[in-house]
Order: sequence, then structure tokens, then C-alpha cells
Amino acid sequence: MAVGDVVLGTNQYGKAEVRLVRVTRDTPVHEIEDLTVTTQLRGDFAACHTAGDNAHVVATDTQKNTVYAFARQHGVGSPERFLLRLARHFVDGFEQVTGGRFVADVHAWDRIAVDGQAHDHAFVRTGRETRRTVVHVDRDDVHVLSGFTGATVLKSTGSEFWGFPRDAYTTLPETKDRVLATSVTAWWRWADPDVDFEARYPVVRDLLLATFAQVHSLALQHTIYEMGRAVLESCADVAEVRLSCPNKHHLLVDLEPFGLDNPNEVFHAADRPYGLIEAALHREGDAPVPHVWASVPGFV
Ligand SMILES: O=c1[nH]c(=O)c2[nH]c(=O)[nH]c2[nH]1
Repeated sequence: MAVGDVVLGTNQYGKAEVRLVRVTRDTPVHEIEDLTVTTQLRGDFAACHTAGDNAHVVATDTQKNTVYAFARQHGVGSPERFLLRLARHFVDGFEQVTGGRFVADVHAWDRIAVDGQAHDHAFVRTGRETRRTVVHVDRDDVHVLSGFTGATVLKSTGSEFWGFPRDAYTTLPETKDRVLATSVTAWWRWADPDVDFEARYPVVRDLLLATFAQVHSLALQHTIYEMGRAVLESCADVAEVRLSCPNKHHLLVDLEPFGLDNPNEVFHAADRPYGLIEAALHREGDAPVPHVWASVPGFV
């Protein structure tokens, strides 16, 4: 069998997971920003792959150094703005770079309370959610995704699951009152990259979580659809929402062997397996941008 010529397909490269901590110390009350940043460049890098010619290669070490230098020169601010600045630097500054994918996770810190007072320069990591952002650039085509992962939420009532088909393998009882718990991973795409990200991020996050609390759930699928719908209906600057939610099953423990009833009070919080419920929502008529979502790891 003849073997055809080998063709280099899509490729990107950069520095993954640059750990950046920036302390702002203009006053005795310090501020701390803690991020993990990934830069990946796309463009004319064929010669490096096919001939080992590095003339076009902006070294990943240089990319890492740029992250640190920009944190010193410009500060961090919102992760979205920080990544947009980095993206413009590489795309505008190097002819061979036509685009890239830039990712940041934000690790949140609170001030330690001492005698009821927030300390000036001592902090404790908070575990609420990890804010994330992806900036996707293809020449002048710029898309910004914001989101978070690891927001663990639970409702102790206000959740039902019934009416599903029963076959020879179905044992799950129908329920009109169950615990609903999940760890929300949410992403949304801004319609335009010119957003006041610091103001808008908490609005979208809080709306997603408030909707989880308020919807009387008939399924986790129903809940996540309503969460996404709430955002698209009230945030004109958001074009698309994607949610990925493991169903953290809380199984009612059978206490009958001990002569006890169990009126929805004692549960086994099961670890695995778990249902994994995911959905993408956009407005009718809006063109989705699958190439941007393809750069989001581990999602539908
Ligand atoms: O909200 C749910 N959706 C499902 O699809 C499902 N399947 C299941 O066993 N329990 C649940 N709960």
C-alpha cells in the first residue's frame, strides 16, 4: 500500500499553568491576586515541526516571562483583561502569530480576621468557586468566555424526579422530594469582548446560583436549563451559556433494620458513579461559535 505525504494539521503551543501571584503593596493594606495562566499561540510554525527551524518560535519560556512582566507593568485586574492584553501583545507583536488560546484560573483569598478585624497582609484561601476565563483570538476575531468551576450547591427539598421510563433494569424509585446537589461548572460567552468584567462576573454567577435555589426542580436537566435561560433572558451582553453538572446523589439510608423510619433526614452522600448533566444554550437566531468552545477542555 502506498503511503501518502504527511501533512501537518492544526497545532498550537505555549506555556501551560504559569503560577502567578501578584502582591499590590502601595499601602500597608496589601492586595493579592493569584492566578494560573496558560498561553498557547497559533500561526506559522510549520517549519519548526517539519524541519526543526525555530526562527518563528516565540519560546514558551518567553511567553512565561511575558506573563510575569505584564503583571508587574500593568497589574492583573480582571483575568479577562489580563489575557486580552497578553493576546494582543503576541498577535500584534509577532507577524507569524495569527491567534491563540489564553486561559486563566483565579484562586481566591480572603483576609484572615484577627479580633474581628480583616488583617492587612495575611490571607486564607477561599473554597467557594474557581473563576475561569478563556480568551480565543484568531487575528481580529476575539471571543471571551468567562465562567467558574467547583461551586458545590445543595437543596434539601424542592426537587423531584419521576415519570421516567421503567424497563427490566429500572430500580430507581420515583420521588417528589429529594436532595439535589451538584458542583456547577459554568461557562458563558460574552457577545462583545468590551465588557466591565469585574462588575458583570458576579452578576452572572449569582444569577446562576440563585436560579438553582429558586427553581422547583423536576430533573437536574430542568434546573440547568432554567439556570442558563435566566442568564440569557436578563443579560443582553451574554450570547451563550454552557453548564456541566454532576448529579451528586444523596441516597436515603434504609433505617428499617434498626426499627427506625427515615422521613428524608439521613442520606448517604454517594461519591460515584454520578449522573453527568450538561447543556448548551443560546438565543434563537444567534450563530454559535463551535471553534471557540472546542478550545474549552472537558466540555460537551
Ligand atoms: O435529575 C436527574 N436526571 C436524570 O437523568 C437522572 N437519572 C437518575 O437516575 N437520576 C436522575 N436525576
